[in-house]
Amino acid sequence: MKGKLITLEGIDGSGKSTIAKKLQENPDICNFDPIFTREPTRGTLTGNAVENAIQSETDQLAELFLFTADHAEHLAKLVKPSLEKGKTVISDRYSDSRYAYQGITLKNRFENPLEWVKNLHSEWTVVPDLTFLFDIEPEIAVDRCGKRGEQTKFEKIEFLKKVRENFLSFASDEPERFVIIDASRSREDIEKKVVQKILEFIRHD
Ligand SMILES: Nc1ncnc2c1ncn2[C@@H]1O[C@H](COP(=O)(O)OP(=O)(O)OP(=O)(O)O)[C@@H](O)[C@H]1O
Ligand SMILES: Cc1cn([C@H]2C[C@H](O)[C@@H](COP(=O)(O)O)O2)c(=O)[nH]c1=O
Repeated sequence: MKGKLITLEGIDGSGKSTIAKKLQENPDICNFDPIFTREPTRGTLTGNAVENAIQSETDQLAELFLFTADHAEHLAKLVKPSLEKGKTVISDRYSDSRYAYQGITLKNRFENPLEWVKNLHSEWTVVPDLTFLFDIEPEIAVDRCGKRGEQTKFEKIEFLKKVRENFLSFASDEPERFVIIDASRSREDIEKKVVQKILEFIRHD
């Protein structure tokens, strides 16, 4: 595959979508005409199923399969065809979210849920070329989300602490893929750092 896949990851409220939006408006980024996308996908059969699942008490294993089905659909319909055309794809959340979140939600179902979820993907997913980890204390992220956070089941401090640990362990295992962003900084600082890294990455290639 000729194009490059860049992902934005981090706990709920870490500021990924805010920066994804800023990237879409940034002239240096727009210059190479990337495809912006996200997981869960929006307005698709699988994305709608995920949306319903995360707003209810769905079985955690069923939820994993819905997220994974959405990933398969996302790969088949958008990510792979775009990469094959040589496009850069920038995704707000991707498979590391599954490893980090479902690696925790499934802790009572498997001896090593993280490995189980990774193995489920290993034969068919596309591993990102570059991943930004928006790292932040869950207390700050939840506070930023305010009332919005009170409505979703994942936006709980104790849960997000474990998810954050998972993300940090991925970054430490694959330092060549991950760039850790201090997401407690201002939007402007973060945008500058992310844009600079993306441009370095694209030009270096
Ligand atoms: N650097 C920042 N400083 C202060 N507030 C911020 C910053 N970045 C984002 N916010 C605010 O924090 C809240 C969460 O941001 P955002 O929706 O971008 O996070 P997210 O990581 O995409 O969350 P989720 O994964 O839950 O969708 C929003 O109200 C946003 O305006
Ligand atoms: C892709 C993915 C997401 N999640 C969680 C993370 C969030 O709490 C919600 C929805 O994501 P959004 O960015 O807030 O819209 O779902 C997950 O648990 N597993 C995943 O694979």
